Amino acid sequence: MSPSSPEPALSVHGLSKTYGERSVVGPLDFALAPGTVTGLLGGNGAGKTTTIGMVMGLIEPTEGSIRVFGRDLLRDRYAVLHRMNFESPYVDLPHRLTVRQNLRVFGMLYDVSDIDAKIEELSQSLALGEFIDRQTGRLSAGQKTRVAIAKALINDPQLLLLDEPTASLDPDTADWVRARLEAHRATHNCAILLASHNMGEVERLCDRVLMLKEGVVADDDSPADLLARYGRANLEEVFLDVARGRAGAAS
Ligand SMILES: Nc1ncnc2c1ncn2[C@@H]1O[C@H](COP(=O)(O)OP(=O)(O)OP(=O)(O)O)[C@@H](O)[C@H]1O
Repeated sequence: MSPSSPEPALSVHGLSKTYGERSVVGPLDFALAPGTVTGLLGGNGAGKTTTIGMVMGLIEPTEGSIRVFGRDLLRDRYAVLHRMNFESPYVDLPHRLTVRQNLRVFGMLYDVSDIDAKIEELSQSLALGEFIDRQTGRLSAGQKTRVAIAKALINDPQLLLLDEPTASLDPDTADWVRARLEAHRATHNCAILLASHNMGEVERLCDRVLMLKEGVVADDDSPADLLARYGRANLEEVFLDVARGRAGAAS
């Protein structure tokens, strides 16, 4: 990294996960610049959730290092946890608490200064008002997703990890949730790592795409350069080329 380039929001080196004899991720090496959105693409089982799980601290890496704003996440996590957050369909919020109570708990965990004002702001921007005092376990899948995104934004993170954030949303809701994420990126110079199967979403949001295949990066470029290099009209076709082993030109 040159002296003038900003410190990466996230960098991973030699990151890998092995279950028994089977390597499912890595070794991975990549860095995310502040304020950029990077798509993590790959077929079922390619290693997206495992990668995000390791960065979130939910899955212990077999080898490698993870640095967030220059701090070693595995050794020094409390120095940076307040600057990051995540949304994942695999992590449920307590069912018996209301949405407001859940957001309050997370607001306290992250030491948010004016929790009520923050919850009100998130309630407005993610349209939670209708069910904010309902038990979280009684929400529909799409409502739960909006609550999970509110939880992910509660501490104004500068690094956000999103695992298929719009998978259970209808097209209209998905569209304004994407706009909300774009606004968050712009106002907080937030780096986002986004695992998604929605190629339209990736084309719209991402500056860069990491294509994972069998746990390793098979390609890494901007959406525009991937389209040009593979000679394709959309990312879905590029995805199929990578998945089926048709290499992009000039890679
Ligand atoms: N606890 C585990 N023990 C053994 N293998 C696992 C475990 N967790 C995940 N795997 C395997 O690791 C591989 C990567 O899984 P992962 O969930 O990261 O893929 P993914 O890219 O997120 O897939 P999808 O798009 O289907 O969500 C898969 O082959 C999966 O079966």
